[in-house]
Amino acid sequence: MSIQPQPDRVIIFDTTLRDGEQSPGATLLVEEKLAIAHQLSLLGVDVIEAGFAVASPGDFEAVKTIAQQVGVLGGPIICSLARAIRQDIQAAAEALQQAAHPRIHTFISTSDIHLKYQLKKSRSEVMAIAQEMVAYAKSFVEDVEFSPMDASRTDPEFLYQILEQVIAAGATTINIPDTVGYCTPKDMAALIQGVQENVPNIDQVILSVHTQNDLGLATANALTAIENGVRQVECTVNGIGERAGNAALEEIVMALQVRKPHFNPYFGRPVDWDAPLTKIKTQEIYKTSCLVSQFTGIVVQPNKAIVGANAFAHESGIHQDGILKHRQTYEIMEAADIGLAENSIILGKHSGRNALRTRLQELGFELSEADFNKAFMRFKEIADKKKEMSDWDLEAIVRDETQIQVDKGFQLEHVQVTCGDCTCPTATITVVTPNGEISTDAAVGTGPVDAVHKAINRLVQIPNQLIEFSVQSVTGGIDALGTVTIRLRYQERIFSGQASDTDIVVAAAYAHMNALNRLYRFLQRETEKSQTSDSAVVHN
Ligand SMILES: CC(=O)SCCNC(=O)CCNC(=O)[C@H](O)C(C)(C)COP(=O)(O)OP(=O)(O)OC[C@H]1O[C@@H](n2cnc3c(N)ncnc32)[C@H](O)[C@@H]1OP(=O)(O)O
Ligand SMILES: CC(C)C(=O)C(=O)O
Ligand SMILES: [Mg+2]
Repeated sequence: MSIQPQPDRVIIFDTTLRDGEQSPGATLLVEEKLAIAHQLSLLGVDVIEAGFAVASPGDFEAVKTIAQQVGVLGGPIICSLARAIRQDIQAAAEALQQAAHPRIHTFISTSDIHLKYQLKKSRSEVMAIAQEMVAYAKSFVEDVEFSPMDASRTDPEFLYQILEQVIAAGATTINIPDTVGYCTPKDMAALIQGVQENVPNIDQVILSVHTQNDLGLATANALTAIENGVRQVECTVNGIGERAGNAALEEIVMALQVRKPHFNPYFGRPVDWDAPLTKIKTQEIYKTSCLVSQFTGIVVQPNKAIVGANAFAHESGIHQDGILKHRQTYEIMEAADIGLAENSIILGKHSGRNALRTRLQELGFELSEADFNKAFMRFKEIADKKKEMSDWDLEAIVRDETQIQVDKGFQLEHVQVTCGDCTCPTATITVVTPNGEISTDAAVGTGPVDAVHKAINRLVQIPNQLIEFSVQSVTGGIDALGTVTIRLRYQERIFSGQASDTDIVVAAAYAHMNALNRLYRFLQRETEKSQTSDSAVVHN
């Protein structure tokens, strides 16, 4: 893939595997980097900065493997970082050898503070090194990116001079890093305009920015740079990266999508032009975010824009009421746009009647006005003391406050599992059926959780498909409590169940039972409904 200067869209340069991996504690294994690179390719990023080949044998291996397996013809550009040092550039070139579209990204500091204290070199020395090393990188690959590190604190005149020289030496992308996250959006606009107006050959290259998040301005700065003509942004999934991280890929991409009419004119397009501004398949965003979080161990904060657990969750009654009447009243994008199944209405002390009534209806409870009022009052009393009201809390309220009978369903009596490296995982389960009969059965599975699910399904005999199984540690330490969430599909409907235990296999069994009971009650109600309508037909 070759990118012509100044495309009419934004090139997404993903540096999750390089700058993102520089997040303290985020070190990734080669196989993990490869899995993320495959997912980044599916996501549709233009460039994957796969690592810093000279940094360690593992990073060299990761760049090499990604170059071979992900850097295929028509796939993303695979890039390695390299200091402006021959040995780094040689390592990068060697690791990238098998990439169909290789890029060497070389950099050197240009700010006086870095020159004086870190590099201990004069401006003219740095200028000569930069030119020489860009030309050296060019002897290996056509696609060479150059970054003047700490550009935002560099004397602008020196910055213009060095950029002109490295472009003449063969750089194809010029990346302007705000290395210490010092810029405000206004500074960023001035920096980019200065480069465009004062570097005579700047139109021969793609102009890029790399924004760090030390003041929480990384995304704002990247978007401002785009408004000022930059056509490549360097970013990471979940915004991870050195110190406070980098601009978050998902934030930039969704801002460009949701506010397309705002950004279109900066690309010379009419406001209502519909073609996307990036090549990203936004439906892959959530999956990519989860994968990166899982492998790096960096948990996404719940209120993180786009991918946080609360990004599509509504907790207050007024917002919930609006969402239930017309989604766009309180949502500027759809959960499905980023690959999430649906938004969520969280029932808690801030919820109102509309949200409670809707959830009760979803659970199959049609209450009279008087019963509903009693249930609502009880709901508010309990919600004052609890963070979130579960469906089981709601069922208990309906049971206690109204005359409606809530069938208890199946109850789990015993769970026994044998597993190990020489044993076939086997689960023996005992349940009490809704008729009060005690039944026991056993099943083998690919693992203990699979065996438990198979044994429960043999006993309950309701066809279903397990579509999600997730475990979350609720408390820390060796005696941590794990919460298991299970989602089952029955025809077009999804039923979820959750349970916590210090033993996650036991938690899985209870979660599965809870989900199955919801499915069971749903089927009961469907049967009752069809019996009622049948008898209505007979009477008529
Ligand atoms: C803003 C950024 O994100 S830049 C990228 C930062 N990422 C990393 O540093 C991760 C990978 N780094 C590493 O594994 C190591 O630092 C290595 C392998 C690159 C270098 O290790 P070492 O040779 O032991 O050097 P060390 O890290 O102690 O110091 C860096 C050296 O590189 C020099 N240097 C720093 N940047 C550059 C550059 N862009 N071009 C040339 N030299 C540079 C420094 O002046 C210092 O040189 P000195 O030892 O002569 O004083
Ligand atoms: C290597 C460069 C682009 C970098 O990560 C930075 O300046 O933050
Ligand atoms: Mg950086």
